[in-house]
Amino acid sequence: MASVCSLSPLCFLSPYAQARSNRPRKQLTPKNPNTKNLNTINAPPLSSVSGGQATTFTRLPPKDDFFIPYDSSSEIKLSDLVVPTHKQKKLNKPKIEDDAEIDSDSDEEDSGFDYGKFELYEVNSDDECDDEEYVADELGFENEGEELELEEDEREKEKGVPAVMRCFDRAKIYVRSGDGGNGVVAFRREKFVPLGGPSGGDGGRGGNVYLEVDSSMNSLLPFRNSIHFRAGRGGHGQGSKMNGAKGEDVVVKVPPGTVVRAAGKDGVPGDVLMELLYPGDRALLLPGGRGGRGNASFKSGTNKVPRIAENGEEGPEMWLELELKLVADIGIVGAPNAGKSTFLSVISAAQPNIANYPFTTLLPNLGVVSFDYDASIVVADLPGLLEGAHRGFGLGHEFLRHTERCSALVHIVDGSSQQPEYEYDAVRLELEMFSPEIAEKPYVVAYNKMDLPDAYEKWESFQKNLQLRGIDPFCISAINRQGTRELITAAYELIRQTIEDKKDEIWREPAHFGHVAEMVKKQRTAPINEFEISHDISSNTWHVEGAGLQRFVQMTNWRYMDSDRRFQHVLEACGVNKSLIKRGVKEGDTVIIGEMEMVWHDSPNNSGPNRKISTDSVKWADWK
Ligand SMILES: Nc1nc2c(ncn2[C@@H]2O[C@H](COP(=O)(O)OP(=O)(O)OP(=O)(O)O)[C@@H](O)[C@H]2O)c(=O)[nH]1
Ligand SMILES: [Mg+2]
Repeated sequence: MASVCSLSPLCFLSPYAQARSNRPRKQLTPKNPNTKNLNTINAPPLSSVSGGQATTFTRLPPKDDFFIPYDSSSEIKLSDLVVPTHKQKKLNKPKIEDDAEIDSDSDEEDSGFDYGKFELYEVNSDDECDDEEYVADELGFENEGEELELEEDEREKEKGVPAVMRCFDRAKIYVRSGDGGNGVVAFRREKFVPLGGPSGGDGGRGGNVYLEVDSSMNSLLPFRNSIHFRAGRGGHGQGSKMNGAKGEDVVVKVPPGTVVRAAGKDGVPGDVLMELLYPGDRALLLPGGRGGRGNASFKSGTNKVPRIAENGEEGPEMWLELELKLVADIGIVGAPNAGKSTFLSVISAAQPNIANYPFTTLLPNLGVVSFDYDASIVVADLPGLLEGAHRGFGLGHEFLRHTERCSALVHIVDGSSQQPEYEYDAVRLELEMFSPEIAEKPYVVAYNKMDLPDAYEKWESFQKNLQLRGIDPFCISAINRQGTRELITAAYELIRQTIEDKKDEIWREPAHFGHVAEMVKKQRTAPINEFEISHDISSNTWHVEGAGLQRFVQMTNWRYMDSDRRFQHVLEACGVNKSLIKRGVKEGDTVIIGEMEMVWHDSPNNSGPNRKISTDSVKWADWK
């Protein structure tokens, strides 16, 4: 009895792969004229994914435009700082008296701010359709249907988040390694060299797909514009035993801290394939297909004139989901406009945007801080946190998960705000609500803007308040660089041991990224005699499935004479014919192996087991 064992399908078979497997099959003996239709089935379009449109987005208006007068009787909420939207502004307009309206208009002109471009920041937009379309477009989903299946709360989260931020730390890309080049049939013909023999060269190997960490990148934004990465195909073999050239490799550059997943389905995230954390990390993801052998490679003692050559092996493909989690040692958190970016700019060479209004920072900034004693740490400045951030309100939530890898936090409090203690508590609460793990990280508190009289006056009460809770806050003036050195040194002290441990870890255990490529190679070497047969009684169709067999079918080049003979021989040798007969295959039944559809014929000369799969309809090349 033929060996029958279950084979696991390629775990990363993508929709595109499925589309390819639906291609019209080679039909050797059409059962009836109608079966020709099989050849005219159009494969679905390779992909409907577009890289997304570039989006114009502008800064928020100066803080003065939406300044809320301080009412000492009521508590101030951080969320009060939420910027009025274009629509809200419009709605408010009729209530404003004429003079005021003229003033506000002129303010708008003066500030040069175009509120028309500001719609992206709307949190409660009614314009659902636009938003959905926009999200589908920018996220680069394969089709809109897939995006529309997003959970309702997912959609809520996406609202009001500019596209540039949505794409900053997540991307979906398609990678495909190169197909191998085809081998050729050629014979040496040379004066004075009679019977030169076969000289067809092998095809070249397809290009590989690599993933590599590029330390100069700090976001996944480049994947907004290009999401398809295909390695080059191997060159075809040529006469005179010339082998084809190797296909060009493709190196996909990702920022440090990128988590790579196989693309998920139906909202279920795929498996994590690897984490590329440090500059220099490089992974061979998909090895290129093997080149097909030319007829020179088939020469043997019994067949000195082989008229056979193989197709190149198809390169594997997959969709990947990339997620960026910054690799920073210290994360700077705080309310909007607290001076986080200013602090980063004075302790490192980073030059983040700094301005006197909330949400100047829309994407995290990284800076490297060097200490005298030959040590350096990476510090991340995150967008400001608002009350309700843990529910996705504001911008900071999008980036809070970047603090997961930080060893410590620096919490900056705006001393000039109306209630610094309240601001401090609200941000702490947000951190706790978002993730208890983040809240448990060691942190230092810095009371900023001490140079301002407002802040200076409130410092003592703030300090006392925190000291009562066992926290000793620092006071700094980031803009004047006062107290900043002490602050970052204190933060460094918190994590010194962790950093040193981490360095040792990297030194001891070089990461191993080759497992995906190994899995691909393992599937390629699947034995040809491991297959599974299923029977569809209604259509009298037999499906023979096995990775080794399918690969063999794909690499068989039917243009050459000896291919059919070899194919039949392999089917006999690996037990396919025997198994089919045992299962009761009948004259005229359809047999499908890989992409090949055939018709079973009982041989007229022999009865019993001497049957074969006919390939009568193949048109052979004319050989002289
Ligand atoms: N007077 C004074 N102003 C400061 C100080 N630090 C920052 N600022 C000002 O505060 C404003 C906000 O500073 P940013 O560094 O952009 O604040 P941020 O916390 O990064 O703000 P977002 O990125 O919007 O969350 C800017 O106008 C700074 O010049 C300080 O120590 N003293
Ligand atoms: Mg900032």
